[in-house]
Amino acid sequence: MHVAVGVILDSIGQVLVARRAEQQHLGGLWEFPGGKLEPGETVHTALCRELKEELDIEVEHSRPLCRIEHNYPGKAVLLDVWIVDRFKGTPRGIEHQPLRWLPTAQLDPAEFPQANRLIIRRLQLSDRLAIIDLPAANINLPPQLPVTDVLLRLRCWQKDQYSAYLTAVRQTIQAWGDNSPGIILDLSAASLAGNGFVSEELCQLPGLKGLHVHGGLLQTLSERPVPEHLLLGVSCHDQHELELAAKVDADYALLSPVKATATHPDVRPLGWDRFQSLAQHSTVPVYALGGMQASDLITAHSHGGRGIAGIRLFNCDTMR
Ligand SMILES: Nc1nc2c([nH]c(=O)n2[C@H]2C[C@H](O)[C@@H](COP(=O)(O)OP(=O)(O)OP(=O)(O)O)O2)c(=O)[nH]1
Ligand SMILES: [Mg+2]
Repeated sequence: MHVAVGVILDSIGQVLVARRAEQQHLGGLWEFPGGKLEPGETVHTALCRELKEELDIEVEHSRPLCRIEHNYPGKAVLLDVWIVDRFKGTPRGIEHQPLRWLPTAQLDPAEFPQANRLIIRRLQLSDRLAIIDLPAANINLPPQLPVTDVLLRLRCWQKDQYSAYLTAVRQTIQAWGDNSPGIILDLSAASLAGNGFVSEELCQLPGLKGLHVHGGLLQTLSERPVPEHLLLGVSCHDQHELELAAKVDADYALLSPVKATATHPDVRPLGWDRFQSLAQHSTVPVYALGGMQASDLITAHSHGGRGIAGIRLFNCDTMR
């Protein structure tokens, strides 16, 4: 069954959700409005028709977000999910379905059909990812906060360093309190339990938004090693690594170096053209990393990137 699904955003980035009627398939769960394609329809035509029928709005601008194949017991669906960021009219529940506008951070996967988990994780990615490199010794996190997601990266791996890193992270998250940004942590071989999945203890860390895989660890993974409510990020430098990222169902990839950086003067940068061709062929959303400044966000978007990532971005005022 081929379904057109609309992620309808308002001007402050909230998303519209509707509750499915009890008698419907997956009744009682929340969904993004949409419905089945009729014979001969394109996804876009079906999307416009369904949103008119269910909500009485007219789509003015939309773009594809992702495609999901999912097998429910007795029913296989192909969801073609589109972002609708401009529309005419005020949505009303024409079929008496309850509606809500929610900030993306408040979308709870447990209240949606199983197939929606990937959509929700995609919506929870931010445009900018600030990287803070923690030195192996003297782990000391900055007290000031970026208003974005933060990858707390552990440099210079050493034996036994990982548990010290987690302890420092735990203390910092506690000190940051309610103002904590979305935290993404390095995943190490040490944090994978015997079954190849992340340990329960790590998953329970308060404020944890995702885990990130660096370097050689990616090659050793045979499946997605983190639970569905966490983002999985991967560091990539070429097409082969992006393909591995897709294989383990990563939610984002950092692709580097896009521009020349002081940290890796010996590595030849990819440049925006190469970045674009790699990003366009990747099913995993790609962030540009390497020499990024805040103003590069527009360039990243226009080259098929999901956003930008960087170390120096952290201190940039324009990120606030
Ligand atoms: N619209 C929508 N359908 C979803 C989502 N997630 C998900 O698994 N589905 C599944 C549920 C259904 O099996 C199928 C969509 O069918 P639907 O019931 O919305 O189709 P429709 O609007 O044409 O409904 P109807 O006229 O047959 O009642 O896709 C979602 O977020 N939105
Ligand atoms: Mg429907």
